[in-house]
Amino acid sequence: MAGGIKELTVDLGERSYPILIGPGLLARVGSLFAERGFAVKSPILLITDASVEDLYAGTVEQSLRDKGYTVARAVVPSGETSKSLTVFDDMITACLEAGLDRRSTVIALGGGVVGDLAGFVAATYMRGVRFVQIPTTILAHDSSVGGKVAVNHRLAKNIIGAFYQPEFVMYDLDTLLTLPIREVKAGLSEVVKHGLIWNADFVAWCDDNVDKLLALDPEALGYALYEGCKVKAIVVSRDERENDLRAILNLGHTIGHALEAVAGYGELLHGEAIAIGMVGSARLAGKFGYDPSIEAVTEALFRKIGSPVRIPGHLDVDQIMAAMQHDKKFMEGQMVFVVPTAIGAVEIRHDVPTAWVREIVEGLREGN
Ligand SMILES: NC(=O)c1ccc[n+]([C@@H]2O[C@H](COP(=O)([O-])OP(=O)(O)OC[C@H]3O[C@@H](n4cnc5c(N)ncnc54)[C@H](O)[C@@H]3O)[C@@H](O)[C@H]2O)c1
Ligand SMILES: O=C(O)C(=O)C[C@@H](O)[C@H](O)[C@H](O)COP(=O)(O)O
Ligand SMILES: [Zn+2]
Repeated sequence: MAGGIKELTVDLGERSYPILIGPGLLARVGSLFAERGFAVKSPILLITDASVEDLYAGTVEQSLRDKGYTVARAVVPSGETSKSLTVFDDMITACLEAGLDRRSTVIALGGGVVGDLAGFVAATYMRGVRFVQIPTTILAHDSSVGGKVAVNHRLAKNIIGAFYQPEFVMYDLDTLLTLPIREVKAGLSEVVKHGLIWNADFVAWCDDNVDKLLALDPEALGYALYEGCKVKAIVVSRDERENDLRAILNLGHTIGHALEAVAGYGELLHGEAIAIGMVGSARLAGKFGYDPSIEAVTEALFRKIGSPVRIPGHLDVDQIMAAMQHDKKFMEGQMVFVVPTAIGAVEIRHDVPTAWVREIVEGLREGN
């Protein structure tokens, strides 16, 4: 594609799909639908949230209508609490009211919350309709790629879900310019994660370019998101359903997801929780005898970004330990952790002593 648009592919045979990254894409959604043969006679449901609606829903809908499509809009409250069965039910009602049929498409326009929710709607409505991701947060470079879709349960993150791939991902970098700074910082956690698991040079680049990234410098942001999506696309292409390799994308999430659930969804942003979790995993690396500088480098980078690196002191350690038992990697009574072995490399450990994890959680609590 022309116009400074970069393209990556998630290689899944017949279900392969492109990730388009660049400026000015929202206004091209309709053309892309037409080029890709999306049915004109079947209505589309655009799912978005209250903040994104005002900013970007109109452009996307107009672009689709210009090509003859019928689009209905469903708006959910902004934030993590919308990843619930209640809101899911509202979205199924919206599908029915808009008259979606088996050739219809659900579009997710927003961050990871909207993407995960809308994807689960697309996966389940009539046992599956077409699905397109239009991410609008930095964090959503991760969530829009790879087909993990889900809603939360009070006790566990993402515990009700499916693997359901989109047909394309259209990442309009212009939309990121309206992000609040807290969301920018939180989104950078997953960017850094992709470096920490795969590419030491990219971690060094992130470290050198924190100021530019925080200032939403278009060139730096475009590069960082392309590199992040590239790692994600490679990993998902090799192991779509997390039989082995894909678990590395979960670096920092064993602790992070537990913190989100225990704090109450939305208190700690996902990116904030996993920044803390990644510091915890780096500390675990030290326990296994890997270079202690892994923890220092990881923590220093998150501090430079301005992400939290300590567990809020009011969270209860027993509750955090209990919540970790609902992690999807937990198996046969054993916690499973993604552990860095160096900057840019990780291994999956099934032999982590619970006592070590408790010690790390206690040690990372504010005030300790
Ligand atoms: N499926 C996956 O593989 C995957 C990967 C990573 C994270 N996730 C999930 O993603 C979720 C977090 O996603 P998120 O951080 O994008 O949160 P989010 O979707 O809640 O978006 C963050 C906030 O920014 C606002 N917003 C979104 N785009 C905006 C824009 N362009 N301008 C101004 N405001 C904007 C939203 O209204 C919201 O308040 C979590 O639920 C997490 O579990 C899923
Ligand atoms: O795509 C993956 O695989 C990931 O683990 C990416 C994570 O960043 C993301 O938060 C994912 O939703 C977590 O998956 P879960 O299986 O632990 O719920
Ligand atoms: Zn994540």
